[in-house]
Parts: sequence; C-alpha cells; structure tokens
Amino acid sequence: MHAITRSGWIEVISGSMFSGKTEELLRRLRRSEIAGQSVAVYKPAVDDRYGETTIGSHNGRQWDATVVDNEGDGPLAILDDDPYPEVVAIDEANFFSDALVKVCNALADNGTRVIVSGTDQTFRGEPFEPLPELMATAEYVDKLQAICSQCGEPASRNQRLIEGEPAHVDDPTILVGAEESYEARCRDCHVLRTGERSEADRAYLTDD
Ligand SMILES: Nc1ncnc2c1ncn2[C@@H]1O[C@H](COP(=O)(O)OP(=O)(O)O)[C@@H](O)[C@H]1O
Ligand SMILES: Cc1cn([C@H]2C[C@H](O)[C@@H](COP(=O)(O)O)O2)c(=O)[nH]c1=O
Ligand SMILES: [Zn+2]
Repeated sequence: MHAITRSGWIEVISGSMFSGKTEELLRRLRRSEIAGQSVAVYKPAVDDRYGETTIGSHNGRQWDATVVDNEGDGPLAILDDDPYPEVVAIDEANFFSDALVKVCNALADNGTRVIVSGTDQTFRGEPFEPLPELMATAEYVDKLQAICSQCGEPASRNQRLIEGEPAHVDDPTILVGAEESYEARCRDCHVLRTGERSEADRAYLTDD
C-alpha cells in the first residue's frame, strides 16, 4: 500500500455493536504506542459504561481517554491540543454531533492520523450520523460484522431489546447500553417490533 506522507488521514472502524470495533481501535493504538508516536484518545461524555475516563471493549480491555462534550460544538475541544498529536483516536463516534466531521478533517489536514470508531446504524437500521459522513470523507474504512445472536450468521444490525423483546420503532434513538439492551443480528433476524419480521419493517421504513 502507498503510504500517505504529505498530510494526515482518517481511518473509520464501523459496523454493528459487538463486532470488535473498540478491540480493533485498541490494537491500532497499541501499535502506535510501540512505534513511539504521540497518541490522544477521546470519548463522548454521554457514554459512561466503562468509567468516566476510559474507553473499553465488550471483552474488558481499556485505554485512558479524555471525555468530550458530544453535543453541538463540543467536539471542537479536540482541536485544543497544541501541537496536535501524531495519532488521535475517537471512540463511540455515533454519539457525537456533526461537528466531529469538521474536527477529524482539520486534524487530518494538519498531518494527524485520525482513527474513528462507531456503529453506523441505529437500532432501526437507519444511517447513524455522523458515521456515514465520516465514512465518505475517510481515506480508509473497515466495516466489521459481529455474530448474529439468533442464527450465527454475520451480523450487520443492532437489535434493541426492552426486557428481552424488540424495541418499538418510535423509541428515541439514543440509549446507552450493551448486552442488557442490544443484540447483534443479521438482516434476516433484525426486527423493529415484537412479532414482526424485517421484511415488513423495511416496507414500513419506505412507506412515506
Ligand atoms: N454477538 C457477538 N458477536 C461477536 N462478538 C461478541 C458478540 N457478543 C459479544 N461479543 C464479544 O464482544 C467482543 C467485541 O467487543 P468490542 O470491541 O467492544 O465491540 P464493539 O466496539 O464493536 O461493540 C468480541 O471479541 C466478543 O468477545
Ligand atoms: C444501535 C444504537 C446504539 N446506541 C448506543 C448503544 C451503545 O451505548 C453505543 C454503541 O456501542 P458499541 O461500542 O458499538 O457497542 O450506541 C444508541 O444509543 N442508539 C442506537 O440506535
Ligand atoms: Zn440471524
């Protein structure tokens, strides 16, 4: 692969929940550390699942992170570092406002390698901004799949559960959680309401 030398770049790690996005982010960070590069890691204030100042994977690995207000212009605080680190990593990007796209591009324009991780679909199977815009802007995109909790096939979707049952389609988009509230599912096993299969749900989404 031709290495980029005249600017930084953006790498996006996306896909469903439980697909290994944070594990992959941590793997890349460990390699940067071994290479002696300066590294800064950021996470949104809304996600406090693994303690206030760490990012963590579903299998328990962690890394210290700076917490950033995810709403409005909050992500612009990431640009306060002087000089910018060689590597900036941002986890749970799906919680950040669209200002994150501007931040990632400003860092990359100034020579930083930016690694962004986040799920690209809401529990309804819709694009989860700002991931789609970041994926379009990035130099490199990896879309990972988990294992479907129902059938064992590759899973691209996020099934939200309310006390073991699928959530209703009208639920608000943001709900911080892990295996108590979500499952990874394939397209065929993903449902939006109890008792309804995804084919009907897809029709519902395209009705209006
Ligand atoms: N359905 C699943 N498919 C794959 N891995 C799963 C699943 N449920 C739990 N896991 C665990 O989650 C780990 C990935 O965690 P993590 O990197 O935090 O994922 P993500 O950041 O994509 O949510 C896997 O290595 C595995 O131990
Ligand atoms: C699908 C979906 C997810 N979320 C939340 C749930 C988790 O807190 C994160 C995703 O974490 P992961 O590291 O990718 O496992 O996002 C949400 O708020 N709304 C949704 O529709
Ligand atoms: Zn399935």
